Amino acid sequence: MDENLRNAALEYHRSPKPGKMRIEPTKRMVNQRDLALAYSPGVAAPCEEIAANPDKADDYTARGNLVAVISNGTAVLGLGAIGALASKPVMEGKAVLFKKFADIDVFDIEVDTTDPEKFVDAVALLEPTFGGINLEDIKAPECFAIEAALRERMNIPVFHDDQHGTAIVVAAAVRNALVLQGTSLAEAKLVTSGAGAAAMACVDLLVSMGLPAENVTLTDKDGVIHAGREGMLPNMARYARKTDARTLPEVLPGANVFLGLSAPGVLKPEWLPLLADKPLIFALANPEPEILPDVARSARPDAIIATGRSDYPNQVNNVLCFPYIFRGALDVGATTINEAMKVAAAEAIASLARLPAHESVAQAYGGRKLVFGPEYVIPTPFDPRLIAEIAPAVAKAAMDSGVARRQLDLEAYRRSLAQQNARSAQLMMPVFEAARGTKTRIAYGEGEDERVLRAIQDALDDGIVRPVIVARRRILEKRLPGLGLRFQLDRDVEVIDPEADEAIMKSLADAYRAIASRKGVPVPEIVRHIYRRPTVTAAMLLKTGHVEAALVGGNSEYWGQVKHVLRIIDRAPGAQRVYALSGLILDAGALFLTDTHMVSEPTPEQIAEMTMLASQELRHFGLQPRVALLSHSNFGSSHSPSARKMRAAYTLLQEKAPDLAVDGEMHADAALSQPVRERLIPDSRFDGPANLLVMPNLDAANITLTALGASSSSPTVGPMLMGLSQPIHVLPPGVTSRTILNLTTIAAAEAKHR
Ligand SMILES: NC(=O)C1=CN([C@@H]2O[C@H](COP(=O)(O)OP(=O)(O)OC[C@H]3O[C@@H](n4cnc5c(N)ncnc54)[C@H](OP(=O)(O)O)[C@@H]3O)[C@@H](O)[C@H]2O)C=CC1
Ligand SMILES: CC(=O)C(=O)O
Ligand SMILES: [Mg+2]
Repeated sequence: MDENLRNAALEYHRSPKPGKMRIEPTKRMVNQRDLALAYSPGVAAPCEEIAANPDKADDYTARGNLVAVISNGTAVLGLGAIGALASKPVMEGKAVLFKKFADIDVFDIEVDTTDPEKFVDAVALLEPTFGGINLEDIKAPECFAIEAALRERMNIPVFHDDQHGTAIVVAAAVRNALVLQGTSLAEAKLVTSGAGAAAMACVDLLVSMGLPAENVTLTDKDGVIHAGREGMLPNMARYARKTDARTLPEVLPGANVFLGLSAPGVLKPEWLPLLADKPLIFALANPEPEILPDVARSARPDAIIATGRSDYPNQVNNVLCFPYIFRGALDVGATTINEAMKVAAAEAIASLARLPAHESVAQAYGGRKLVFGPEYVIPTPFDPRLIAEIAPAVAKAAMDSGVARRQLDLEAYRRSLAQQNARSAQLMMPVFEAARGTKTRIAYGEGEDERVLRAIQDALDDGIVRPVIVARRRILEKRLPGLGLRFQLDRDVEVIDPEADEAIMKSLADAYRAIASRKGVPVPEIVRHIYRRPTVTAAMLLKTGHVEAALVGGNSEYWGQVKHVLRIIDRAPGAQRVYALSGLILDAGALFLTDTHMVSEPTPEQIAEMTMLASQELRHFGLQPRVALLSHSNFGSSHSPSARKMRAAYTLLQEKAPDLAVDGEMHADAALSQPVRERLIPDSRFDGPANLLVMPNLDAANITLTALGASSSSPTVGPMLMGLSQPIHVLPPGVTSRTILNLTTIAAAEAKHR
């Protein structure tokens, strides 16, 4: 590790608070009643229920979602036996990964003993606390006996991650890489460096999947594991070769797969020519691999190379497995993790790598093109689809093999996991349900944009859209193959090519001329607009009824695109202006703001109008609007013009929407905190925090949106245009594929509602 990374890692762990995690309550604890419920006397009620029926622990405690990551510090990564205390950063790290990738809560537990029996006793006694046990970084051979004893004694899943998590991921990657290299598992020859916890489990799983045991040669610190070697464990004896070879280079000739799960630098570049054609070089020791990828690549350009690290392609690491295998196991209340569940996980991981990579993954990996091939044999850890692919496969295997205490509707389960993996998805769920299967015809102005194309693939998968893209075919033909998307042009996606589709372009131009010539667009500009401004083309496709909704912009300045839209698409009947609503998904929940993009100094009437339109949008998200009219003034404390404006809007809203839970004018803290609000007025018109903040002007709304977005890195929804007669939205520059998918879904739901 270079000095910069080392210093950065130390700083990361030290500040702002030491370590990587903390515990947070999930229940309110602000007054005497909360205390009486959470603790004595109320807490006696769930205690008595659980005493009468132990299964109730899943209903009344966090146990069902709580896993122990437990180590004795005897084989910490490739750092060796550095002890229980020094292993704590790794165990905290695993805890964070469980939480981040699968929302599983973890206590990390470091047990200070190298005595397997004491260790087993300590862990077995913890069964009442946990829904599952993840054993970590315990060295071979003790790990085998420890795991076996705990599986025997405990009635919850016990899983030694370094053995089985690693084996599952390695099996998936080896299988995919062999396909690419044109070798089958049945004919592959594999040599290991390492015959410890990870290596033995990998070899056993690959053999159970079709690798002949006689094609495996194990090596460890003492060289080749050969027939007759002293001190061999029974699980190694199965692979002990009758051979005179004693060192790693002696057994490398003709090997298709090198599998390193041992120590840094043990594979020398000068040995690499010994390997078979098109080999797999999996150097998986952490943090330093058996050989560095660049070195291996120079010696063997025909190899597929993998490491355990995130800074090289093909990260083969058990993080791809443990969060999700536990998610599936916990959700069906599995009593164990069995072979069927492991094979199901391996197959799900292998299949996912063959699908086109998710756009958010491409972003996390610096825009690298991730298409199934030698540099992408396995999904990346930031792939948000992992949870929805692996956990249901594991849950199904548990149910089919009879170890599940609960049966799940697997399709509904898969959908709920897919939706949980993006926080915005939870908010989007009702809109998504409204749009799914509608196959709405939506025009996309920027049809050559990679983010648009990826969003279209996702929307097609859920039957949301029949897309019509404005794009030049010659560009698409160059760009699409590199993206690995599954849709086909003309079959799944209609293309309007301004350079080639003369008939439709001419009819759009004629229709546009009739509109634009009366809206101040100089005649010479009209033809240029329709052919050169994809926003105009897409808006005209909507105007002329070729599509039911449109999304435009995304690559240029927002208001420039809005100007084109407003020229073409009429306001809704009776609407005074067009407004924008934007949502943020904060930890505390969804928060919407208006008007974030359109009217700089709205009048009281316009504020009332935007409030009613925005409230209607919130209802489409399944939310009951709780609306705060914001100001520098609190309920009459100031008489400045802007405070009076918000008070006037409040009065209008009481007349026009008497049932709307709206209050104001008030400060933002009063809007977001009921106790603060109650100190100011006893009879607020809504309870809890507001979920719609109506701002006195554009500056306030837009600044609040961008400040909150930047400081919380919250996903955003919108901006959604309100007050138009047809569904059309303008994408801001920098928009992500996820936001385009969300706006696609919103536009499809709007088209259905009209
Ligand atoms: N990428 C991933 O997801 C994972 C990677 N790993 C990595 O694999 C390695 C082993 O972990 P694990 O199996 O848990 O540990 P173990 O202690 O159980 O096994 C280590 C194995 O490596 C062998 N070994 C150690 N040094 C050398 C050497 N210089 N030359 C050849 N063999 C050697 C040991 O041989 P002996 O018994 O003779 O000492 C033993 O067989 C670690 O680097 C770890 O980080 C582990 C799990 C997951
Ligand atoms: C990844 C992991 O678990 C290890 O290297 O030990
Ligand atoms: Mg480990």
